[in-house]
Amino acid sequence: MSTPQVVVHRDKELMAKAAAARLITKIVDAQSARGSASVVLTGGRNGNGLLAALAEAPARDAIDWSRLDLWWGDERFLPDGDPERNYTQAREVLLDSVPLDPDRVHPMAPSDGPFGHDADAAAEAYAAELTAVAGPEDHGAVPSFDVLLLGVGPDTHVASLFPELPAVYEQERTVVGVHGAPKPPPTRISLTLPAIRAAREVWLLAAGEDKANAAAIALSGAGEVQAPAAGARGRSRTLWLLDEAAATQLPRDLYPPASS
Ligand SMILES: O=C(O)[C@H](O)[C@@H](O)[C@H](O)[C@H](O)COP(=O)(O)O
Repeated sequence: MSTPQVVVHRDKELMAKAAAARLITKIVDAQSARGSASVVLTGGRNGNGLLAALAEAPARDAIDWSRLDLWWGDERFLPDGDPERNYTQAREVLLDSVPLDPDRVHPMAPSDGPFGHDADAAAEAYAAELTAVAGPEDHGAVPSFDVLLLGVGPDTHVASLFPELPAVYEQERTVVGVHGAPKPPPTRISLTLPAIRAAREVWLLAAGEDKANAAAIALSGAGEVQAPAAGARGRSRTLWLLDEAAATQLPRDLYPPASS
């Protein structure tokens, strides 16, 4: 697993724009090298902030949207079209404005979909979808995502893996149902840490002083059960993208002075 790299930006707006520019380059390079790219999206303010910045980015259409595979790291288990679903919010800020191939966009099932209210069955189906596209060169039952995006909760949760809850202990399955999540809604679907760690690169987004403690804990050697963000590592890169407010509690030796 790769050692976390930390980049600090002046504020959350610049962090979102810089992360969007970084993602464009990564996707373009992957498409040039392998003909397509795969990105795992995340929910929350920072995840959606990045997508909104991507929608406005001058170089946005350097991406061949028809050759981009989109997956989700987690989903709030709500009816299709619910404004609180990560998929709904991603569509509003970006996906409905770019010419994606709908067959390459893989939302997690809603609670009024083919699995009804059974989040565990919906999770199993998503795991099967991932396995179906994993190739011999991939690590286990998920494709080698080029970039897996994660927001970070103030309690250090990532995706819907919350400290000390059952899902963070999962070492076999790649996708699980989450029940009793402390962040509403209580029922969710989430990739597990083994699935997250199959990604080539994992980028963690944290802005605001309410994330300073979480970033410091996760980057100071805490265990992944107590601090799930600490276990979110990419095979070749783990990148923490912070704003200055979220970096205030980091040891100074962990990062260079914030970019302007
Ligand atoms: O479904 C969700 O809510 C997200 O997937 C969750 O993991 C989010 O990324 C973090 O809670 C950070 O959210 P903020 O960026 O809004 O603080």
